[in-house]
Amino acid sequence: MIDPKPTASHFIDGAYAEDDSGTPIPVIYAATGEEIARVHAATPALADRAIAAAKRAQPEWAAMSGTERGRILRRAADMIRERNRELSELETLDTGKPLQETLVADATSGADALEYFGGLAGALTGEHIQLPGGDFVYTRREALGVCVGIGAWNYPTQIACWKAAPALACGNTMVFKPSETTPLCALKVAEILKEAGLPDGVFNVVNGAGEVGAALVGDDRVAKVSLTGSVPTGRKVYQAAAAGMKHVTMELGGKSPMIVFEDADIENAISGAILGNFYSSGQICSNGTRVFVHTDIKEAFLSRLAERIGTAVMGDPLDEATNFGPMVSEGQMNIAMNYIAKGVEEGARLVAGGKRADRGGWYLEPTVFADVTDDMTIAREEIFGPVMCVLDFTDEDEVMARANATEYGLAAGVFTRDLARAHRVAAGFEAGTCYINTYNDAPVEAPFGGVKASGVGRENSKEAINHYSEVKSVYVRMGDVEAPF
Ligand SMILES: NC(=O)c1ccc[n+]([C@@H]2O[C@H](COP(=O)([O-])OP(=O)(O)OC[C@H]3O[C@@H](n4cnc5c(N)ncnc54)[C@H](O)[C@@H]3O)[C@@H](O)[C@H]2O)c1
Repeated sequence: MIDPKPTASHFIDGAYAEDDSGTPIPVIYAATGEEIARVHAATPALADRAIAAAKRAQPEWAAMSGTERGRILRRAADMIRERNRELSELETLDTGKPLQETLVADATSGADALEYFGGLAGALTGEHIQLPGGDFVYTRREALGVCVGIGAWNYPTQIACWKAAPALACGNTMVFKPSETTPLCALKVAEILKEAGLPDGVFNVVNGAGEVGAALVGDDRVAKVSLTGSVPTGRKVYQAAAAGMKHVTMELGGKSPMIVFEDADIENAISGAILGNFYSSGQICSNGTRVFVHTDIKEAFLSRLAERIGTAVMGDPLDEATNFGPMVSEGQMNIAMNYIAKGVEEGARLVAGGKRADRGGWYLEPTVFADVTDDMTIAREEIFGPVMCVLDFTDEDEVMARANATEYGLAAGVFTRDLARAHRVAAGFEAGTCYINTYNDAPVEAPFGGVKASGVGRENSKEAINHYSEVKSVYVRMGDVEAPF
């Protein structure tokens, strides 16, 4: 079993770094409420050192061939896979998510990103554009410089890798700040990248809360900020980045719709609803938390859903039989419990769960509300916990209008056997990441991200390259230059 205590609180310029004068940050294991490690927030001097190291290392890193950069990233991917169990245990201790999940969805997803962008690094090229008279323009795809990555607490290993891999593949360097709730995993990613041969200063990790993040975002040496977090934080970070005209990627919250038509395969639709509401105890940004079910199949859907929820195995997250774990923190559990109370108060019908589980740690039962209406608080606000809202509908046009009537636009899903309808509905969704007859798959090959208040830019896939590089065009004249005088 891995010892969760890190060597030190930060990883700067190729080595662990510590300054005990920073605010202490206890790491609480969500399954027991016990403190399992402690780090210190970065002092301004440490944050400055991290940016200085990234700034110094960037030109040399960008000057290496893409193939060489990619080789290091791919080596790190292999090392992550070899150490998957140890990294998954750490992710479980950091977040409380069941080992059954972390073994397949966290470090391995990070490795996928390093492997994919490592493979692309050598293939990044510009264009040649032929013009009249033999003139031509060529374009160079250039790195942005120092990028700041800021993470949420639900997928600490994955988020660090999803940001670092495309950034580094393009020749940027990065200072990454994990969420203060889960400060451990990104340090391991930094350690592995170093062991894989990454030059010092190319990937740095500084821990701390919002003020450390704000200091990084406001630094003039930073060219780009990529945030995974809530919409309110996104607004602040986007504004601060705009002041310095910095590039941004914003991966923010959602209240995504999932529409289940009367002709859907009900077992598959219920599987999608379970994955989209209860995986990671509901703490996933793209979750389909507004489940619109056609009235013809509503009662069948609800009774089978309740039956299947009854088979969930809630328990010690380190036991691989457990498939439903605690929430990340007491605070997050209380937020979800307040929403459950609001749901009851506003007249929704509780059909499963609704209570804190009778055990230590921050466990909340998988909860389902039926008869939810669009105006209820639980149907409008992101809960970020294991709370599913089931809403009724009868007509496609009506449900599409209701599905899109939200400031969010991260994800959306549809379950139907009618192919034409499936594609029509997917085209009509105001969302960046859509699913037909499935939910929440996020392969590295596919773009991931939101529209409207849910975000700006895309992670993963070739799209991410556009968000971590910029194009310079060079005009070449082959003849004389004509001037008016
Ligand atoms: N779209 C996605 O890919 C995605 C993925 C996971 C989580 N999320 C969203 O994240 C939220 C949950 O995560 P959270 O509670 O950690 O979010 P949060 O917004 O509270 O914090 C996110 C990060 O921002 C930092 N931060 C806070 N204030 C800051 C500031 N002023 N300047 C710079 N950094 C600052 C935090 O320290 C943390 O590291 C949910 O809304 C969820 O939907 C989105």
